[in-house]
Amino acid sequence: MNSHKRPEDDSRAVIDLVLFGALGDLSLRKLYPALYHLDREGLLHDDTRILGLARQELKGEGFRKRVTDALQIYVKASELDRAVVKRFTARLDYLQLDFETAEGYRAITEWRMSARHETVICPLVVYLAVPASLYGGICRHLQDCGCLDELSRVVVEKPIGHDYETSCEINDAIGAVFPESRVYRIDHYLGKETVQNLIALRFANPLFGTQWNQNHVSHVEITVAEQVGIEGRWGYFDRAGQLRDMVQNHLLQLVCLIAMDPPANLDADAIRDEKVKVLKALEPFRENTLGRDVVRGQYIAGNIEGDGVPGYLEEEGANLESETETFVAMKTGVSNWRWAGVPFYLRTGKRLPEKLSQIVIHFRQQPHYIFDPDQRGLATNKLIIRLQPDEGIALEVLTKDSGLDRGMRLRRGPLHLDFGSAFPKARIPDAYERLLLEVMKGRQYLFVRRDEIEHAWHWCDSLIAAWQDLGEPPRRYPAGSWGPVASIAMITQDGRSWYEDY
Ligand SMILES: NC(=O)C1=CN([C@@H]2O[C@H](COP(=O)(O)OP(=O)(O)OC[C@H]3O[C@@H](n4cnc5c(N)ncnc54)[C@H](OP(=O)(O)O)[C@@H]3O)[C@@H](O)[C@H]2O)C=CC1
Ligand SMILES: O=C1O[C@H](COP(=O)(O)O)[C@@H](O)[C@H](O)[C@H]1O
Repeated sequence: MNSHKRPEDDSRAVIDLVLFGALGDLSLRKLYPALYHLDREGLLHDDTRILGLARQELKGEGFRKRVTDALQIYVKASELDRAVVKRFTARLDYLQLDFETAEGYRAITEWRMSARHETVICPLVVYLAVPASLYGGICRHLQDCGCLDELSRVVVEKPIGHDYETSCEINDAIGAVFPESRVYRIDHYLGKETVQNLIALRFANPLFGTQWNQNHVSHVEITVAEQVGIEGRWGYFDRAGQLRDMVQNHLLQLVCLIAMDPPANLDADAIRDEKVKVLKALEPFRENTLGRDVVRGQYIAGNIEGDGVPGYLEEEGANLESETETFVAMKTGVSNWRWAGVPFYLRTGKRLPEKLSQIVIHFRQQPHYIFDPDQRGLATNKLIIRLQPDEGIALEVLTKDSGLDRGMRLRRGPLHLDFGSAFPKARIPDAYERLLLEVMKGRQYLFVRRDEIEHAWHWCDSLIAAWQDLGEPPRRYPAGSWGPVASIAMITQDGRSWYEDY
């Protein structure tokens, strides 16, 4: 395993990674490909080892074969290097375990000792790729069997709970074993390249730093559109809905990164303290404006890219009575000095025409307008931050239309930074690669602190309670459309429209 040793090897942390749920969807689709890429980039220490845990009876060889098969499916063929696959899979071992019974956990310590043939001194990273209902029990069993020490970390997936109360129960159970400084709560949006770029964009560029407030910004739009439906996850999704599945975590994290004040430095708590202030300042929904400011939708059968797709109630396992939302659009705001009076329009949905995640910052018009009155509506700047696909940042500016007969007509055009063409050699890593690397390094700034989760739940819970009081079913929208017509009306009633230069 020494062939890929590089001079900076010593800066990479050795860890023992113990992966609960090692044969689950997340592990196969996201975690092994991410770990493979880290290995390929030389970012896994030679001595880092991985133990997969699941309840299926399997030998180590069979497990390595399952992981190799997954890599063949989920890693691009052009990025699949046989030598790296061999090196990576050689790090893997497997242990059959029922996570709910204490017996068997001792085998984890035995594995650590046998894998190292000496006293274990590297940190143990426990990754819980299992339903959150198991988090507390697993942590307790790990503690009881003596696996943990003051270096051990735990990584947990979303969703943490179903509401504020259940999230507290889960966090209490984790917190009884691991201090907050060693809990890594994943929100994979925080690992996306352009999401991190928001911090660089806002705080490294004086041009934006000085304009980033209610004096200069008229409104903010965040769209997270998904083309996929619920992908066979009816059981989970129908209980959650799009608000809990996407807004409570990913969209609110984006709102935080857009709206937060500059942190004093890049330390995890400096950033997280500022994010919490935003969550605390989110405008509550009022009963009398709820119907106007929030739109819930559910997709019916339709067409996406020419192919017919079923409606939500026709998905496998569907309950025909379900009133769960697969789309939500809302107008909200952040009640503080920086953002007073600036609407934040959010929308996210499944089975929309394309996969698209973008943030658009709309700047105000100049205080005095001197050009063609017919073009007045054109005269604003927009900053478009594209998270996926085609990661990049564009600033829409106005210039003079060219041509002798055009006078001082204005023309809208982009100043465009397309990451793919500006940095052609740089592969944009998947969010999980970045997040796993940060866990290994013991850095928490891309992970969500307990109080962030709890404030986000508070806000969502109040909205869900208001929906329940209102008792209205979701509005239907055909798969392949941009959601219920009411979501367009929600923004046009303010004299604005969703940014449409897709
Ligand atoms: N999949 C995804 O894209 C995403 C997942 N997540 C979160 O990640 C976590 C894992 O999700 P996902 O991989 O989709 O779930 P899966 O159900 O596909 O995987 C969970 C795995 O845990 C195993 N497991 C469950 N209970 C036990 C037990 N008592 N003993 C031993 N093994 C057990 C299951 O084994 P068996 O197959 O034998 O039941 C399964 O292999 C969840 O918290 C989810 O919310 C978050 C974001 C995205
Ligand atoms: O967490 C989740 O995210 C995915 C969307 O993630 P993306 O990186 O593909 O944008 C979503 O489909 C899923 O329902 C949700 O649980």
